[in-house]
Amino acid sequence: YWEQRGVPQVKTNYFGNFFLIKSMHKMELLREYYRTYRGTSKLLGTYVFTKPILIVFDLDLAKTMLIKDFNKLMDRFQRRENNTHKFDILNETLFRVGGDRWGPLRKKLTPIFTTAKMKFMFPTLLTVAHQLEEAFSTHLAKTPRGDVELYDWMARFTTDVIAHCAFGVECNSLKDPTEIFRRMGHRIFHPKFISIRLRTFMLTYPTIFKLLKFFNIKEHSKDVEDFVVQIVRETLRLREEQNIQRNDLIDLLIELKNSQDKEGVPQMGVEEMAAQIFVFFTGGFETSSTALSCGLYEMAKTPHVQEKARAEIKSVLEKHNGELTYEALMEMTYLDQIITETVRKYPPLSAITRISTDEYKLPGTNITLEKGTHIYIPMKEIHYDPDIYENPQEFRPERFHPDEEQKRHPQAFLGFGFGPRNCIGLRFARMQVRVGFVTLLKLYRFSVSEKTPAHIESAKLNSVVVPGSKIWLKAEKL
Ligand code: HEM
Repeated sequence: YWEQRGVPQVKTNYFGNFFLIKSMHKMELLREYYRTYRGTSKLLGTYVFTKPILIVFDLDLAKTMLIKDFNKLMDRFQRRENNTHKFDILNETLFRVGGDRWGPLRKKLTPIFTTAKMKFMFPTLLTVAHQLEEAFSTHLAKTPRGDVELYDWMARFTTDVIAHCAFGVECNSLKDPTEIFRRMGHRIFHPKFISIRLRTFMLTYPTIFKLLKFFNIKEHSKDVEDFVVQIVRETLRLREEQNIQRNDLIDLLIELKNSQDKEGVPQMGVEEMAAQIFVFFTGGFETSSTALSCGLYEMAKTPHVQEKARAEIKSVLEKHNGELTYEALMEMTYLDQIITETVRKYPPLSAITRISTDEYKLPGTNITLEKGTHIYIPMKEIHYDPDIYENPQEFRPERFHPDEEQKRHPQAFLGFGFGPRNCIGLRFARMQVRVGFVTLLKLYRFSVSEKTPAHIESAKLNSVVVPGSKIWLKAEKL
């Protein structure tokens, strides 16, 4: 297929890399191809099962595809065909919807994530930060050696943040780790019931997947979806009956539900609203808890970075009379460089994916991609390319000082995606991760112990890249 189109290709047998795929993210394939072909070609064609896929190595080409020619490459792999018979919560999320439906939905949701709305939600976030402070201190009082498993702690923190902000529910999984939101979140991100190859198959052939649904094969078990819809309905009922208003995402969605477009149609129905809450939950907690726990892990291994971060927190808080305000948080720019460096080393996806929504002629070539071609931009390999990031294994947040960033290609960092379909929750994510760092670093020093892993391996079966093992650190009260 690729040879006929003049694209260099990796020849495979009929099963097209079937036996080489070892994780949901195809990380191992992308690594091998990037390292072998990056120097010699801008692109590479290969196959997943019998489906041709294109891997883009060249950053200028990636930039054109993600930004300038976006209108021909709007969808990503997880796109599903619209099921007209039955509402399927997963298919209606912003992450999944494709074609003509994505643009209007993104336009409706974008105002929810402005700076003004972040400020509005900041007090809710601080409430959870205080709960983290209390629960962490109680735990350490009972743990004289100071051993803490950070991955679980941070997942509980971000679960509570998103449950407060997106569902309007005051859950406290920090106090009670068996809390229902934490259990549901764990089930979404640690699925046990479907093999890597079957899930890869579902993503590669969505039309056949639709048929498989006939045999009741689902990505998430039904109770996860029912749980989300039920909570949203219940919250809506309570808020409308008791006229409650709070500073959170669900209030902003209720505004959309109660407003009408030019034709007098409500901007959003209850189920569509539930779908967006679902994606804020799934997109919001695991990505940010990975950034928090991996960031603290890296800082435990680089004490000078940790001290520099703490010094920044201390001096900014002093300037603001010891109070963590939104403005004070925004002044902590070194913390933001730490977040970017962490996401560079631990991106949530191995690649940014797109599907051509039309025929697409690759600029500067005679190659025309057919409509429906699957494209990978191998983010993780770009982030670890020694020609772009000198000594890529080293954790050095100063790489993201504005002066240093300017020297690099703008697409050298793809951790939140790029272009019109980038991460809509970027501001929220950076805000909650910064608050998590401030809460812990101002009170505790983190260091490695004999239980700390030498490297963090990724879990293989999850839909986003998350640590596959526990992250033990030693915490010492300052
Ligand atoms: C450290 C935290 C996070 C990271 C690293 C991250 C990263 C990403 C990436 C790489 C994408 C794909 C972008 C592309 O294809 O160009 C994405 C999309 C998305 N993210 Fe995030 N994300 C984070 C947190 C969040 C949060 C907190 C939310 C919501 C509250 C969120 C909601 C979404 C949604 C809805 C999309 C799909 C956007 C669309 O298709 O229009 N993310 N994110």
